[in-house]
Amino acid sequence: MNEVTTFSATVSATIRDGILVVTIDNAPVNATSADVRSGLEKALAHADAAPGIRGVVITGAGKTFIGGADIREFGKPAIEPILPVVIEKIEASSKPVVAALNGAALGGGLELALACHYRIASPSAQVGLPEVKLGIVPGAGGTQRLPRLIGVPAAIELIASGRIAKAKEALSLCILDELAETDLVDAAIEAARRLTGASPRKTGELTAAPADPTEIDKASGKILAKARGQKAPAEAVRLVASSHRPLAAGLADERATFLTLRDSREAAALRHIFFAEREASKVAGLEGIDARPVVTIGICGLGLMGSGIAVAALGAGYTVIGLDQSLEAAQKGRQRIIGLLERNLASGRLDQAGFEAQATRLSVTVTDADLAPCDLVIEAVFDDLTVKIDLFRRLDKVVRPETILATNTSYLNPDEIAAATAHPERVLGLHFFSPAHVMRLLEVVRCKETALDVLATGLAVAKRLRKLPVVTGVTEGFIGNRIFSAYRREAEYLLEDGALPHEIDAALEDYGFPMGLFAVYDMAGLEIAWARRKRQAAIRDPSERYVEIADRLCEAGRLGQKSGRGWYAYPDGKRTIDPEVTAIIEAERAKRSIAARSFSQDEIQKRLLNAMAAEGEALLAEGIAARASDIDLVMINGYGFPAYKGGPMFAKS
Ligand SMILES: CCCCCCCCCCCCC[C@H](O)CC(=O)SCCNC(=O)CCNC(=O)[C@H](O)C(C)(C)COP(=O)(O)OP(=O)(O)OC[C@H]1O[C@@H](n2cnc3c(N)ncnc32)[C@H](O)[C@@H]1OP(=O)(O)O
Ligand SMILES: NC(=O)c1ccc[n+]([C@@H]2O[C@H](COP(=O)([O-])OP(=O)(O)OC[C@H]3O[C@@H](n4cnc5c(N)ncnc54)[C@H](O)[C@@H]3O)[C@@H](O)[C@H]2O)c1
Repeated sequence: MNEVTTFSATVSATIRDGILVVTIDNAPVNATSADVRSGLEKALAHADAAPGIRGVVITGAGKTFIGGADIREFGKPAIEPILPVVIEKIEASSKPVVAALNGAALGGGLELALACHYRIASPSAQVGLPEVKLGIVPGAGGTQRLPRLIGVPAAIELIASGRIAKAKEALSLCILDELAETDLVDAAIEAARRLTGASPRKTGELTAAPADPTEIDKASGKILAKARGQKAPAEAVRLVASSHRPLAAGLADERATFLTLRDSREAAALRHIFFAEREASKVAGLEGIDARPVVTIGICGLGLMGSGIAVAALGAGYTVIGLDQSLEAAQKGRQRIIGLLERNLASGRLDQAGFEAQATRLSVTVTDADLAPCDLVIEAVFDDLTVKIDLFRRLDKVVRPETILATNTSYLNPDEIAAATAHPERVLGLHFFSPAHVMRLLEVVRCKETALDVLATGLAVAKRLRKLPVVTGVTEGFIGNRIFSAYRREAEYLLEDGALPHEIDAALEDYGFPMGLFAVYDMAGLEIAWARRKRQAAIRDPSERYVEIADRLCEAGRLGQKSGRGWYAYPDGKRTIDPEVTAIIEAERAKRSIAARSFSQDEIQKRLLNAMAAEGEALLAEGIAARASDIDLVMINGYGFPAYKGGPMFAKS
C-alpha cells in the first residue's frame, strides 16, 4: 500500500512509479477553498524539492474534479495563496504536472487544469468556465489560457455563454489531450512519465492569434443579445478578444475585471440565486423521510399541460399512461405528445433509439382501470372543481392505496379536491408552468393533509424531471400567480393614475424583463383573466380599488394578439400603440375623476417592484412561502423577472 502524505485537510498524495499523485478531497464538489489551495501549494513544493519525484498528477476524489473556486469565499477577505498564484506555480513547475479530470472541471477547476502540462479525462468528465452565470468573469487565467489552446472565437463562445462541454467535445476542441479508456490515474501517471525530461507544454507560453472583428461578432453576437443588460458576458468577450497581448498584461486585466464584477450587485444577485436554487428543495421536517418509489405516472387530461407533462415524464424515464375523456381526445393527446417527441428528435435533443424508447413507454386510454399500475397520477383536466373532484373520486376506486394523486390546477383550491377523496393525505399539487416540457419551475403545493413522504415524493419526482421545485402552501394562485396578480393590479392602478401600457412595458423591459406585462397579456390572451374576474365579481370586496379598463377592452372584443387587438393593435402582426386603448383608459380615468399625471420609468419600476415585494412579504407572513429566496426563484423562473436582479425580494433588500 503506497504511503499517503497529507499536505492539508483536503489535499493528500501518494507516490507511484516516481509520480506524485495528488488528490483533492473537499466535499461536496472539491471547490478550491483556502485549504485546497494551501495543500496544492505544499504538494508542488514537495514535488519540486524531492529528487525521487519525476512528475505530478492532480485529480479529485468523488465525482467532481474541481467544481470551481469556493463561491462561499467571495465577498470575504482573500486568504493566501490565492488561486492564480497556485496556478502560476503549476505552470512554472520544472516537473510535468498532469491534470486527471475524474469529473466536472468548472471555473477555477478548469483554469487549474489549463495551467497543467497535460490534460487527461474520464469519458464522463465535463469542462466549462460558467463564471458569467455568477455575474463574473474567470479570474484565474481562463480568459487568457483557453484562447491560447482553442483559439479566440471558440473561447469566446464557451466563456461568454458559460456553457458546459462534454469530454468528447473538449477533446475535439483541444482543451483535453486524451480521454482515458482504462483507469484514469494509471493513464495520467503514464502521461506524466512520458513528459518527464521533455520540455514542459506551458499553455501560457502559447500565443493566441488575434481574431478579426467579424469572427468576434459571429462568436459573441447571439450570446450578448441574449445576455442583454448583463455586464459579465461582454467583459468576457473583451478579455478573450484581447488575449493576444502578453500573458501578464492579460492576467492583470482579467483579475481587475474579476474583482470589480465579483463585488457588483449583479454578481451578488446571481450568487443569491445559485444558492437559492439549492436551498429550495430543503424542506424542514423532511430530513430522513424517504420518497415513495415512482415508476409509472398516470396523466389525466392530455391537453396543453397534460401533453407537456407527459413529455417531461417520458424524458425522465418514467412509464406514462395517459387518460382523456374520449377516444378522440386521447388519440389527439397522444398525437400531441408524439409530435413533441418528434420535435426533440428533429432538433437532436433525442436520438432515434431514445425516441422509440420514450414512445414505447407511452400508452393512452379512456378507461380508469388502466391507471391501476400508476404510482403517481397527475390531473391536468379542465380547471373546474366539479370535474376534478369527480375524477379524483373515480381514481380513488382504481389506484392502489399508496398511489399519490396530484392536481395541476392553477387557481382551484387543492385542499377542497383532497377533502373530496378517501385519502387526502396522498394528495398534493404539482403546478407546472406552460410549456410543461420546457419550463423548469414546478410549484409543489403542500395541502393541509399532505403526508410528509408524499411531499418528499413530489420533490423527488420534480428533481428527476429536472424541474426546479418550490414548495408552496395553499392560497389562490399559490406563490407565482398571487404575486403576478398583485403586480398586474398595481400596473392597472398606474394606468388609471396616468401611465400608458407602452410606458409601463418600456419601464419593465428597461429593468430587464424580456417583455412588458401588457405585451405578455396580449400574447397569452385576455379572456381567461376576464372570465375569472366575472366569476369573482359577486364576491369582490367593494372597498378594494378595482380597475375596469381590462373589462372595457374585453367587452370591445380586444382579447389580445389572437383577436388582432388587445392592449395594443397588431397591424400586420406588429405590436403598435393604439389610440383607441388610450381613449378607453382616459374615459375610465374621467369616470373616476382621476387627474392623470405622468410617471418616470424609475417611479413605475419602484411601484411594481414594491407591489411584488409586499405580496411576497404577505406570503411569508402567512407561511405560504418558506423563504424569501423561494419567491425570487418563482418570479425569475415563471414570470421573466431578470435573474441578474435577484428577484423581487432580493431587489427590495
Ligand atoms: C490582494 C488580493 C485580492 C484577491 C485577489 C483575488 C484574485 C482572483 C481570484 C480568482 C479566483 C476565481 C477563479 C474562478 O474563475 C472563479 C470560479 O471558479 S467561480 C465558480 C465556478 N463554478 C461554478 O459555477 C460551478 C458551480 N457548481 C455547479 O455547477 C454544480 O454544483 C456542480 C459542480 C456541477 C455539481 O452539481 P451537483 O452534483 O448537482 O451538486 P449541487 O449543484 O447541488 O452542489 C452541491 C453542493 O455544493 C455547493 N457548491 C457547488 N459548487 C460550489 C462552488 N463552486 N463553491 C461553493 N459551493 C459550491 C452547492 O451549493 C451545494 O451545497 P449544499 O446545498 O449541499 O450545501
Ligand atoms: N394553460 C396553462 O398555462 C396552465 C398552466 C398551469 C396549470 N394549468 C392547469 O392545467 C389544467 C389543464 O389546463 P390545460 O390548459 O392543459 O387545459 P386543456 O383544455 O388544454 O386540456 C384539458 C384536457 O383535459 C381533458 N379532460 C377534461 N375533462 C376530463 C375528464 N373528466 N377526464 C379526463 N380528461 C378530461 C380534456 O379533454 C383536455 O384534453 C387546468 O387545471 C389548468 O388550471 C394550466
